[in-house]
Amino acid sequence: MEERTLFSDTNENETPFVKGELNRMIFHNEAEHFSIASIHVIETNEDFSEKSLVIKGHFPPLEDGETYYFQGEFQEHKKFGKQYQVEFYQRIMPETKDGLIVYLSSDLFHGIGKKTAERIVEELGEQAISKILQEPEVLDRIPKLAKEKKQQLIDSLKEHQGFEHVMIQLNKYGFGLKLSQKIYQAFKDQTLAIIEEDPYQLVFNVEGFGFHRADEMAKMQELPEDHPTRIRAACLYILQQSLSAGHVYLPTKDCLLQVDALLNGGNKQGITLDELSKQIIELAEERYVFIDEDRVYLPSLYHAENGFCHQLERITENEMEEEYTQADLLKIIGDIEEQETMSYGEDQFRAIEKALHSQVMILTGGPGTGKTTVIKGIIQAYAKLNDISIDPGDYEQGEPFPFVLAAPTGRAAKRMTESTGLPSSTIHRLLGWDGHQSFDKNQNNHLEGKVLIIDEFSMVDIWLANQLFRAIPQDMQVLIVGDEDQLPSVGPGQVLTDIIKSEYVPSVQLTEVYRQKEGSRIIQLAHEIKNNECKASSLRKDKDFNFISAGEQQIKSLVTSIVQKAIDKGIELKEVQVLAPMYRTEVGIHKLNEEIQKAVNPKSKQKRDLTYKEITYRKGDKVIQLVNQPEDHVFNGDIGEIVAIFRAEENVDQVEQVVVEYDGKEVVYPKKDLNNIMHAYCTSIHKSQGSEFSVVILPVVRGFKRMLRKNLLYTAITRSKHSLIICGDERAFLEGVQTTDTNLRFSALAEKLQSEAVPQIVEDEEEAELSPYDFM
Ligand SMILES: Nc1ncnc2c1ncn2[C@@H]1O[C@H](COP(=O)(O)OP(=O)(O)OP(=O)(O)O)[C@@H](O)[C@H]1O
Repeated sequence: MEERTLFSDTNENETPFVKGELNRMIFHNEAEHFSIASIHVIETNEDFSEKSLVIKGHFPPLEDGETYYFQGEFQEHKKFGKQYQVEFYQRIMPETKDGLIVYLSSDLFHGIGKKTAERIVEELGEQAISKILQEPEVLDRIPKLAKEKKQQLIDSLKEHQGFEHVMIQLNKYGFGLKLSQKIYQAFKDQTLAIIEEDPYQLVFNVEGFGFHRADEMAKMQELPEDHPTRIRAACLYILQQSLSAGHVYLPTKDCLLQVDALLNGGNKQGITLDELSKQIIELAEERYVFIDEDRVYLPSLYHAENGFCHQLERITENEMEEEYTQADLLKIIGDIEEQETMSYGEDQFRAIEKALHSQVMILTGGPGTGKTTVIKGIIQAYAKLNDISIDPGDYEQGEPFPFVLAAPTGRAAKRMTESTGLPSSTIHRLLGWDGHQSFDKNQNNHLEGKVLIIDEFSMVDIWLANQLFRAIPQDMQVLIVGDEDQLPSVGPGQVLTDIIKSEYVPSVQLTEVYRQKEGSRIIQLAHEIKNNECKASSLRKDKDFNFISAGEQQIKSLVTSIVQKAIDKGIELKEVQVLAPMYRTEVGIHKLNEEIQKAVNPKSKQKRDLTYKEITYRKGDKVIQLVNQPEDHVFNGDIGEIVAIFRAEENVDQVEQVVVEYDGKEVVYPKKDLNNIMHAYCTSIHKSQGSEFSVVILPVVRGFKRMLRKNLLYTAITRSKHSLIICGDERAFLEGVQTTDTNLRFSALAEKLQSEAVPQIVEDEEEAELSPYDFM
């Protein structure tokens, strides 16, 4: 469908139209160029008086804060009601003055809110930017503009000089401010020339720029369909897409066939496979991809996989100094058992012994098998054998503490601290991540300490594994702890499974369940699922477990009433967690959040609220952070509570704000950043990885069927410490736990570790190819 830019002189009143702004994208299929979105209706001459409208049709993802004009017709959808089928769409170009206000109040100009931007444009007019640059004193005429803000504004305007011109041109192609900024950052003053000559460069150089968009631009430019950069961009795009399925590479043949399908779409007369292969090879020669045997990699993943193999080899090559005698070991472990008044199981003893003798070891096991007990045993035994203290207080400032504990998420790190009594941190913090591409700890600046223990390793993807291992000094012993039956990492790879499979380092699996002895049905159920032994009788009621059969229509009220009951019993809201596998069904995460909020934190005169994109945030709401925000020390998956809401006139930034408290630290979100959080009464099972809660409530209905897999349900139920309530359809649950995830991930790690020659890396090259990695 054609997109044109609309200037404000368009005569819109003749034909029926709807003008609106994005509430949220509901669906977008890049290949089909098909979207469904919910919009906030600003104006329409159709017979429609509601504020929100669901539109669908062939248009690109709509951008936040931009206004669009649509023509089409209303349709009645059987299930979802009234919808607008879009036939034609346009982005409305702001008038110059409005555009200038949007530009000045954008993220480029720190501390300039909308009101200040309006004042500047009101006072200085459309030529405001050139006036300020020529004579900065004109800013003295703007009321309420602090001196340091003035200087900041002048500096930023100088820095971004030229961008406003590019931005207005890019608007022609329908790009919003954010995307324009990204494009401009990649090409600077070459931006417009590059876009006109070869729009496919955007796929190569602008993160997240899809192939289809570039293709549409190329059509406008009338570039031929077999243009070499079109083929190369298609290949890169296919590889980038494969990341979301967790692949580290694609087999060459798969890659070729997918590129063929994308470009030729079944047309046998299209570009030949020979031509496609030739371009992929050229892409490899230019190092935009790497071909290794019959695999095609994106550079960052090729270097991460090879780098990790190399680092693991480097560390395991170390000749360990300490060799403890069997007699010493027996005595010391005996002392610990006496001190703790317990005796280790056979596997546990073997795990402690092996860990002490191994440079790198893997410890696996389901819940309650004693992983934490063994970790504590290893720490105590190491300390006794080497005559060192495990009290951090005994170490001078600057003297490294020998035990370094880390986990992929903040909550998992916190749990490690609670169970061991020792300091622990997230892997990112341990490595001194700067929030962008660099890590303070790396191959040139190693971690300090003697023993590194990393828990929840199943969550670590190949990028992070490589970053972590390059920072480990050769004489540091490493204990990798995890449960391979849980969901794999969100990012690419299956590092834990692959290392175990390769047998490159020793691993000990704990199988005996100890907590079961305390009568936990949750733990038994977990092990029955793990061993494929879960049956209807496994779901019988017990003191910490209940399966409540319910139809799909009852789920929302049932789940809500269980949450309410738990709270009434005095359990803290943050310890009661509803987990669901899908966001957008009638009983999905969004709907459950709405319903639970109504019950546990309802509208009230005493509590302020703020609505953003159809969602009402209220003081007292439980919320979850959705992205990493290292500058505020808050990370993807952190759960907090809204403690205040400020109106625009109440703060210096002059924007509405929501303040969320995460474990004692407060983070302020201006309204436009509320995309970074969502309600957390119910969260996805994926987001709950690495966390535990007192009470877990898990709705399982037929409608979730395509998501219900053994590893997903296993991950969900093992999040609960004291009570697990599953509600819904028993058959759906039992079928789910019997369904193994068949979505194999392409990863060559195990094979590379098993091969004679572990890949070598060129350090400089690796440095140059680090991924712009946002850790999802
Ligand atoms: N050898 C043992 N003898 C008696 N009790 C044990 C033994 N090993 C572990 N336990 C007990 O079993 C329970 C579970 O152990 P632990 O917390 O170490 O397991 P875990 O694998 O870390 O479990 P999770 O992953 O669920 O936290 C604890 O209460 C622990 O004290």
